[in-house]
Amino acid sequence: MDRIHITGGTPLNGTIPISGAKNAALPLMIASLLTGETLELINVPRLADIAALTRILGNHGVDHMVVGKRPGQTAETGQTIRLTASNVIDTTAPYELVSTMRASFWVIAPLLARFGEAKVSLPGGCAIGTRPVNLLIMAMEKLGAEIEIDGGYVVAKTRNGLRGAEITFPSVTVGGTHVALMAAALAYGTSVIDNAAREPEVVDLAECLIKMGARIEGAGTSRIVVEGVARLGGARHEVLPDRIETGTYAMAVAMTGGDVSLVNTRADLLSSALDTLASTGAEVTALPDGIRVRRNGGGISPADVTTDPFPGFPTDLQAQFMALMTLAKGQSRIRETIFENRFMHVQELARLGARIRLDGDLAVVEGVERLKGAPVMATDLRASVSLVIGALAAEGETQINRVYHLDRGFEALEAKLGRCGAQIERVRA
Ligand SMILES: CC(=O)N[C@H]1[C@@H](OP(=O)(O)OP(=O)(O)OC[C@H]2O[C@@H](n3ccc(=O)[nH]c3=O)[C@H](O)[C@@H]2O)O[C@H](CO)[C@@H](O)[C@@H]1O
Ligand SMILES: C=C(OP(=O)(O)O)C(=O)O
Repeated sequence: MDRIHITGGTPLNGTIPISGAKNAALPLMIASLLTGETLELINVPRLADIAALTRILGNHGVDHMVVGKRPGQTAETGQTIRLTASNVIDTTAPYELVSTMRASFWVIAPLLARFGEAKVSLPGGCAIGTRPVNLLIMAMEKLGAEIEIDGGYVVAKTRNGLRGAEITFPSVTVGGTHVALMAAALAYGTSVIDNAAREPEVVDLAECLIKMGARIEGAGTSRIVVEGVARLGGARHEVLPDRIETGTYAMAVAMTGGDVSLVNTRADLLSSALDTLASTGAEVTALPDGIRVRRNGGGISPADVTTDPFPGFPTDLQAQFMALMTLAKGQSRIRETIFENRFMHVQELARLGARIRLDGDLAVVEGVERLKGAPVMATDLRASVSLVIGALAAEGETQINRVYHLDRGFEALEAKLGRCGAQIERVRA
């Protein structure tokens, strides 16, 4: 298995182009199943999760074509793809394919809405909690689906098509909102999605669905109204920038020091995280096409955060922020409210010399003077990248194992950091 070697202690200086968002590209690709016409997606990141979903869609019979890069992007980043689901041959998504990635479960919604049936394996994904799909099933049942669990598969059917309904989520769910949106778009009549997720990726999906002919109002608020239509058509849509990748590199610069412009991104996608970062002493300024992050000298001030659905502090940046806080001058308290088991990075950061105490959903970080390189290994995507950030600031060499987690979500990580002066290399097994 590949490893990443990092020799830490060098400030980051330069420009990092931010890729299209994995968590927007995945539901957008899945939306291609809603129509027999071509959906062209621009700025799709080259990631293992995108490749995995391409295989799943291919298994359903979706035709996939890569047509080029976004102007200005390098050979290793961003691509334009065309997906055409004119010949769907199979409405089953098998365990071997779905178990590697959670978002793949969402194919159930367009398959059910367009073909009246779907059989999809219960999902896998990052090991950060139990991650049930009860709310996704509830949403489809409200729209009139008959659902049973059989042999590890969710089997969904409709007798006479889906019907508009009121769907009230008892707690915010991003995947639940994506599924409800896609299913309601082709349902007969009006649906109201209450306590909907307000994440930018939900807005991106809604905007693409609208281009495809869907009638949706209120995406980005907690109440979305969908007027079902009989059919959807093709569209061309650019994937929004990856706010988690943006925040990750912003935290890396805040930790190592230096001056980096993050381009092809938007500050408004992560205001809460950037405000927190500024409170730790980093200088964060908006650029016309991104964000500039600087820290030249001066210590890192501690800050407390609690993860929350958007617009709160994202759980997908919690591990990276914890890495930053390990070198803060004082104590910080980080509360994880979204996933019950998302502190797997704590024991690995400890190998680098971090002092972190866990108490239920709270991590108390006592900042230390310095971190020191060590062999580490992470069990999920964002935990892995928190180790990259820690390693960039640590003295000496860190070896990061299980790099496949990073490849799920960070496009051209070594190239992007390497160009800013990081001593980072991939050692191929
Ligand atoms: C591919 C993708 O976009 N993944 C993101 C998505 O995951 P995902 O869509 O899986 O996350 P959800 O927003 O659905 O999960 C939020 C919480 O609701 C719970 N829940 C969810 C569904 C359900 O049926 N029952 C239930 O109890 C989950 O266990 C979790 O505790 O949003 C998460 C929260 O911002 C992010 O961390 C993930 O990176
Ligand atoms: C948790 C994540 O992904 P997934 O929902 O696919 O596990 C993530 O992107 O941080």
